[in-house]
Amino acid sequence: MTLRAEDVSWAAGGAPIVRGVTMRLPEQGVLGLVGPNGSGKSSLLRLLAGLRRGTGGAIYLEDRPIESLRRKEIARRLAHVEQQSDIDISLTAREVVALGRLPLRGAWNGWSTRDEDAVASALQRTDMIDRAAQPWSTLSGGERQRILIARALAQEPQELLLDEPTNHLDIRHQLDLMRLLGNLGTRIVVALHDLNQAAAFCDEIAVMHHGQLVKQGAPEDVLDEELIRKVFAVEATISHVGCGLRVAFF
Ligand SMILES: Nc1ncnc2c1ncn2[C@@H]1O[C@H](COP(=O)(O)OP(=O)(O)OP(=O)(O)O)[C@@H](O)[C@H]1O
Repeated sequence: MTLRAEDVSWAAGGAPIVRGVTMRLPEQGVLGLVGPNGSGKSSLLRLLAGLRRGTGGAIYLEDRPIESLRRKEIARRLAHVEQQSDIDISLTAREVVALGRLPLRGAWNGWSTRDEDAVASALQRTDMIDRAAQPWSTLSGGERQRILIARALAQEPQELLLDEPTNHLDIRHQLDLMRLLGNLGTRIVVALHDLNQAAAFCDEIAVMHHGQLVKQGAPEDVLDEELIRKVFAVEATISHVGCGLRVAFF
């Protein structure tokens, strides 16, 4: 078992935000975290990334409580791409991606061919190689998003946590990204709003509602009309298309 949440809770200003979540990541593949606005997806991702200390329960990375690990130890294993980034520096796109290599380098090690290759590959896979020399501050919202994903890929993590990574992306780059995630061979947790994308690209789906994890499993076992009505307060019909699911809302 690698990264897992055991009965983890987190409260802010006396209000419970994440409530008793026990979650395991699939051994390999993509776990889609879905739920309405404010259901606790980002908060849970921050807990899983060790950025927040829970008010109850624990997060374990390789059976060690994440709070007992140093930041660099966590970063050697796990990358986290948040919804917003406050990078406000005069770096190029490529230099931002290269920051992903920092946790992997010893104090006395210089920049290596391996670092160079990892950065180039990350830029390639996010379709950002042509923008590598452009200043970060001049990139569009979608390009910045892809650079942050590239920085996480350059980190070569075993666990990758992504908070609504498709947010600013056009449809082609959304689909490219979801396919890329499926092919990485890394354990991934990705918060998504699009239930059809979650059903099409995720090996498992976990549904958050009012801070609780209400269901986790294969998309066809999790998504049904009753759950969608209860959690998202909308009417939907589910049809089976080929070997996948399609959710239509009305
Ligand atoms: N530091 C904080 N202090 C007070 N309330 C907070 C704090 N962080 C989050 N919350 C509240 O906790 C709830 C869950 O927030 P969170 O960002 O985890 O939800 P989410 O499921 O990711 O939502 P969205 O889909 O809108 O991104 C929200 O109601 C939010 O306002």
